Amino acid sequence: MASKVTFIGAGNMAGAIIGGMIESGFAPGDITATSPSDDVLTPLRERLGIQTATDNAASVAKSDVVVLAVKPQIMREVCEQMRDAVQARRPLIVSVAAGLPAETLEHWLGGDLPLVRCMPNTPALVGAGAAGLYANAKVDDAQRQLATELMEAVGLVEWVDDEALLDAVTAVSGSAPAYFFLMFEAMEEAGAALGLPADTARRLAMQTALGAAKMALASDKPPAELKRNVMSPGGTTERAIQHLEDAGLRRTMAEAMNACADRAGEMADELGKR
Ligand SMILES: NC(=O)C1=CN([C@@H]2O[C@H](COP(=O)(O)OP(=O)(O)OC[C@H]3O[C@@H](n4cnc5c(N)ncnc54)[C@H](O)[C@@H]3O)[C@@H](O)[C@H]2O)C=CC1
Ligand SMILES: O=C(O)[C@@H]1CCC=N1
Repeated sequence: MASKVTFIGAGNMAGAIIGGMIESGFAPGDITATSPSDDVLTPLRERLGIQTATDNAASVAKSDVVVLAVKPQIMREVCEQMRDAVQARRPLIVSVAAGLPAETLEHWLGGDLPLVRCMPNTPALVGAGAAGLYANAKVDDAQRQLATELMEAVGLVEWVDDEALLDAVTAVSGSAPAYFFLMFEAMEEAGAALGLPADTARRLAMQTALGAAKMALASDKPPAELKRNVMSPGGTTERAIQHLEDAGLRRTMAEAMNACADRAGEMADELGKR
């Protein structure tokens, strides 16, 4: 029998994973999403054909996998309210929340549970997600495989053995779609300032990012070599790259990603106290 998966929270991240799961062949009838508000649930139910519910505990009671997909700030309250249902059913718990440690979540849910912490990203919606996963010691091989299948349905999966590395995953991929969206905004603005219609600049920039990522993934050459191949000596790219290097792009990226990982650690301190 197929695993029944319940998403606690039906927002951006849950919607992206559910959309990708259905796209890749998961049966909508095996998926439930919960939220206190029917306003959020109705479009998901109508668009994707999944089950929806406003009662978290009742949904947990019928689930093999429970994906925690609410904001970290309300996670404690949500977990404590469904603790009895979780302890009665003992499903595999998968948390996608940034920052919150596995041990804290397990404690809020009553303890002694198999729990996978996952740091996904929203391109899961189009099957091009990237997720880092960490399993606590109570997760068995079959549950690890189940978590892999769930997240591979929507993109790349990388397991880490050290939970602290999930903060690095957050910096490299969880938050990173936003870095590229910022880059698209900047390229569109600069392209328009150079005289292109803004929507033309936007399409050209996005297609170029897609092409560069596809090309780099398909190539055995490192990005530095692919970059050099675009840079004709004395040409246009060399001038642009020199400008980005002189402006400190590498340092800025490192600082931004450190800030991101630090914030994940801070959230664990702020919200993860038991
Ligand atoms: N948005 C992103 O790019 C990523 C988000 N995450 C994590 O995903 C989690 C959710 O983030 P988003 O989807 O962006 O937030 P969101 O605000 O879009 O969604 C949260 C959902 O929780 C629902 N909710 C509120 N109270 C609830 C309750 N008591 N029971 C059930 N549902 C309830 C809300 O109705 C909303 O649908 C967070 O923990 C975040 O750290 C992780 C990776 C990427
Ligand atoms: O910004 C956040 O806190 C969440 C986690 C990773 C992406 N969005």
